[in-house]
Amino acid sequence: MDGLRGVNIYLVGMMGAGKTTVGRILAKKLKYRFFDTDELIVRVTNQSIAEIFDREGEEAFRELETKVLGELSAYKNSVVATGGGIVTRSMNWGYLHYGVVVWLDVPVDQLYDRLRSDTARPLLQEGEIKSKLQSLLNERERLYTQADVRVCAGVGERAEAMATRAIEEIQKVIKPETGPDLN
Ligand SMILES: Nc1ncnc2c1ncn2[C@@H]1O[C@H](COP(=O)(O)OP(=O)(O)OP(=O)(O)O)[C@@H](O)[C@H]1O
Ligand SMILES: O=C(O)C1=C[C@@H](O)[C@@H](O)[C@H](O)C1
Ligand SMILES: [Mg+2]
Repeated sequence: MDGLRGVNIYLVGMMGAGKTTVGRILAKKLKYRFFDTDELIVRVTNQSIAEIFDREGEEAFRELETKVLGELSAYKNSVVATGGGIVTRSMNWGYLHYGVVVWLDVPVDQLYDRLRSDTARPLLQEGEIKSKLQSLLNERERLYTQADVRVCAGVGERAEAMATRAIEEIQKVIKPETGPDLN
């Protein structure tokens, strides 16, 4: 993976976009390590994300998220699935842009189908889920567009296919002379 010069691949996008699911597959395909900022936060705090939001508030969660992201920037050859809100802190972009940032862009209707019965995501527990997703997307879309690569989900497109397309799109933004041998 010389072309990527060992940098990490960061997956960003809305809750339910498939960052964790596609990220695992992508890491396997590239023979990269896989990390998930949400999972690492749960592991280091020994609390669920809902508990952290509940007991310490969203800002405390965001602090942890920045800390974990900073620590991951010391790693190489890793796929990192981030939390949906990681793009909202400008200092996080300093870390994200060490690597290649991939936006999994999934329509709200599909996100809603996946998350309609979700109980683990604190930001979706108040109000109507679909309008909450839409208003979060309205707030964040211009931030997600700062990604290096955008992978728009097709209708019913499986995670495996999205991972394959992510690799194709990453190849396009890597200079040919330094491009990774992804085949
Ligand atoms: N391409 C896909 N097609 C159908 N279902 C999917 C797809 N990708 C992910 N899912 C399902 O959608 C749900 C959310 O996926 P996942 O947890 O990977 O999203 P996420 O982007 O990591 O969300 P979060 O930001 O909350 O961590 C899971 O149940 C997962 O199995
Ligand atoms: O979109 C968000 O702000 C979040 C997404 C999840 O990945 C978690 O990081 C948490 O539930 C917050
Ligand atoms: Mg996730």
